[in-house]
Amino acid sequence: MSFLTVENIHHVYLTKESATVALEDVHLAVEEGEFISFLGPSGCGKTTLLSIIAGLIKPIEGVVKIANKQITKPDTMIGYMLQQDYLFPWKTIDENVTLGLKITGQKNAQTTAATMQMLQDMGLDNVEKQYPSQLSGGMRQRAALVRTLATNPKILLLDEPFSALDYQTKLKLEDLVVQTLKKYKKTALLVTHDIGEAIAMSDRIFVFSARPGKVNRTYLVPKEIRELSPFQARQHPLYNTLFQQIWKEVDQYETE
Ligand SMILES: Nc1ncnc2c1ncn2[C@@H]1O[C@H](COP(=O)(O)OP(=O)(O)OP(=O)(O)O)[C@@H](O)[C@H]1O
Repeated sequence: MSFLTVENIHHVYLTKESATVALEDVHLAVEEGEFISFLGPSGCGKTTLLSIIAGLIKPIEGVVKIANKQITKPDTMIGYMLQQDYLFPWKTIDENVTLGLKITGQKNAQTTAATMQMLQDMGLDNVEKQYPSQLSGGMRQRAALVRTLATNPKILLLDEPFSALDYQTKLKLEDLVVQTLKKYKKTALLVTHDIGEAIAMSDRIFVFSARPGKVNRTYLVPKEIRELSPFQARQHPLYNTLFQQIWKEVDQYETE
């Protein structure tokens, strides 16, 4: 049995005026410790699927299981990180990153020390008493990552967490995220529009067809690329070959 299984997911958004079929017959399986990216045309249902896996949306049909447990509501096994950092502006960085521990009743000397160690690993120990407005966008996203990891989730759901950052900050953060998730042996699902980012960070890439979305094709990122950091991966010749293949496929859906 895989660590995460998504079986036969169908989802329709109903409004007074319309019914939008967002996902149809989605199946996937992810192993523990894998880094998976979701790529696909705008509106194909990637965020909807992530929200269903997070237990935030109940699908019309289908089942999500993580570590053999059916997900029907948010669960401490799952960490969610979005494009916006959602740090509380009136709390300092150390208060922000330990907030989840407090809310879930896990805050003690040991978990606080582990979280402070993560802040240090991310180069944020010198700003722990500062407020989010005093930090750059990249620093705020690093703090959001620490906050997400602090409660020790088994799986991280990352919805375009780098898309608002400038190119250089984004590449540095990609490296840091991959290193950190490997260190803590986390499973991760990343929604992105950036094919390069998906290749450079992932073990496998699921490409979705246009709405109603379903996983149309899975690409295994070659070992030669996976052994490199996301920054170095972009220099490898196999990176370009895979980029061209995926580009053609995604482009075909974008223009349909
Ligand atoms: N709350 C909602 N009510 C009605 N329709 C919705 C709602 N949320 C999403 N949709 C529709 O469902 C479809 C899938 O949306 P979703 O945001 O999951 O796609 P996406 O692949 O993540 O898009 P993008 O890449 O542009 O972020 C879209 O057509 C969207 O307009």
